[in-house]
Amino acid sequence: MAANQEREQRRRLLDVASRFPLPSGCRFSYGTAGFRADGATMAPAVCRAGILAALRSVKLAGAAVGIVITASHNPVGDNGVKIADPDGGMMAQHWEPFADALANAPDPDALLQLVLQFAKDEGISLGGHHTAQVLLGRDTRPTGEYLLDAALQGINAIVGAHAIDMGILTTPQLHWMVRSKNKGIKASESDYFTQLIDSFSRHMLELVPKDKGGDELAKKLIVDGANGIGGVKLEQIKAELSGIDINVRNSGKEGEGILNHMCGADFVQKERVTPHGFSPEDVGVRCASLDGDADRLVYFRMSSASDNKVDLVDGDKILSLFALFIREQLDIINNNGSQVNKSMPARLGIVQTAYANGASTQFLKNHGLEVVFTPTGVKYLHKKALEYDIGIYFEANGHGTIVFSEDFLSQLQSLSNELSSDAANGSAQYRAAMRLMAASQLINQAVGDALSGLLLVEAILQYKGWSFQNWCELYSDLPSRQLKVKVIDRSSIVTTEAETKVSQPSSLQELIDKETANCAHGRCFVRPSGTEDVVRVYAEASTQVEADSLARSVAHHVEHHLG
Ligand SMILES: CC(=O)N[C@H]1[C@@H](OP(=O)(O)O)O[C@H](CO)[C@@H](O)[C@@H]1O
Ligand SMILES: [Mg+2]
Repeated sequence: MAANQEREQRRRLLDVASRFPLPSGCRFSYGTAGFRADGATMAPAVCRAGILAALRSVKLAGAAVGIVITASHNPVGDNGVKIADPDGGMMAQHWEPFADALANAPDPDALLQLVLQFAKDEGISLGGHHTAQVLLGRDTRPTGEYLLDAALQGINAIVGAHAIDMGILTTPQLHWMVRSKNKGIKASESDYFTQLIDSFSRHMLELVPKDKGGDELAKKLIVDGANGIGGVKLEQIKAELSGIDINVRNSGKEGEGILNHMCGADFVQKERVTPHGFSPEDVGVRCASLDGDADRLVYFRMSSASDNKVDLVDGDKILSLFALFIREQLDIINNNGSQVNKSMPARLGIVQTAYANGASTQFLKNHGLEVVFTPTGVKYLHKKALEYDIGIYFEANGHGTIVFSEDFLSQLQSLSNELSSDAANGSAQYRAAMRLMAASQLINQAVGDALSGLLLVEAILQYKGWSFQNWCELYSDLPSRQLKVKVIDRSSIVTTEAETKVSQPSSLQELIDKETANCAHGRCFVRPSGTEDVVRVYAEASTQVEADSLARSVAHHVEHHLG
């Protein structure tokens, strides 16, 4: 690079680093979901994430990269930052060590040296005639705007980088925008809404058989917006969603409540009780709950007016509904026996983690589906799902989506073109192909998206003519228990086989095996959390008493071994 450009690049980096000194004692780690901490302490990490995102875009020849400022389901005082790669997925994992080093660089000089060295190692030419673009989004947290400014300053510290503030968004909207922009398709918020509304109302619902679709109650849905951005966005589009009557609670409006406090998908899934803002009048109505940045979705129903317990439909059951629907459409296309003898072999893969309830895995396998496991964290699940023609993944907590390969979608497109142009138009085979096309447009293929996931659930329930009860009864969850154990150093536990076995200390696994063997349908594993300073224990058994006791005994062994 020319000497003056090089000087300018160095000056900008030193400048920005001195504007955002790292408070002493701060240590950031780019965990499962980027950097997270108390929002008021996040500016240095967010500024550095800005530098990181701009470097990532330079490295990828100027492709758009995303920054989301959010702490998801965590308390309103927290905030965080994560980076989306050009395909809309999470930042490539091999950049995470650099992300950590950059966030923790102790002073401006160390930061400059780190960037220069990394740029050299990665072959990134700085200060030259490159361009970089970074799209930014943030949730409704009060520290969002202040952190946005820190991110902008970080991006602008890289010569040639261009930042575009997309405003207050759900996390999946920003991922969708990054993906769309790089595909050369329209990527604004109104394009996102149009895609959702059209693929739901015009395409999916049109393909519901005439004798299905349900009555007025079946169309009624109450959504707990966690007082976050998901409720705000849903309010904006709900009037345009025909065939469904949505009532938003905890909508994020001034005075309605605090973000994620006693509400939202994480609260409902963990506590299994009604969120704030619901009353006995809601008993029996189908309800959904989003998390604070609207990338998680669970469903529930208040079981009775006398207590606040709920019947929960978690990510595993949403996954099961999606899997049955997709399988059914593929079967119609391939076994239809229609006069148009077309078939479309497709590899359908279901991806879960060890936290998936064993009953869901059994259910999916009983339906002949291929189920595979990855470690916890959507970056692993998403990557695995991409190996299939159609990959469906969900974490039990409600984060998940469906991904379709380009090749499969183009075959599907040609099949529907062929079928539409002859006597088969209107055939079951044609309609099944069109349903898959509509699903691929409705679902956010960049990342789990509570809004698009919710609309796909609603469309499938109408298609099947199913009530919440029918859906709940697909299978019964095995009783389970999750515990957290505080230990001195959680990293001393090393796991293998998608985190289901402890390889170190090996004596711990022997003890887990022994305890598990004492339980009917017992299953138990432990792993260090990627987001909290704890070891998580998960146990499942045929009764709640046994699951509780298995979890307790194993937690005791963990404490004893690692104290
Ligand atoms: C048991 C559990 O729910 N773990 C969560 C949690 O990860 P841990 O590594 O378990 O702390 O946060 C992740 C990020 O939100 C999410 O992907 C994951 O599912
Ligand atoms: Mg979230």
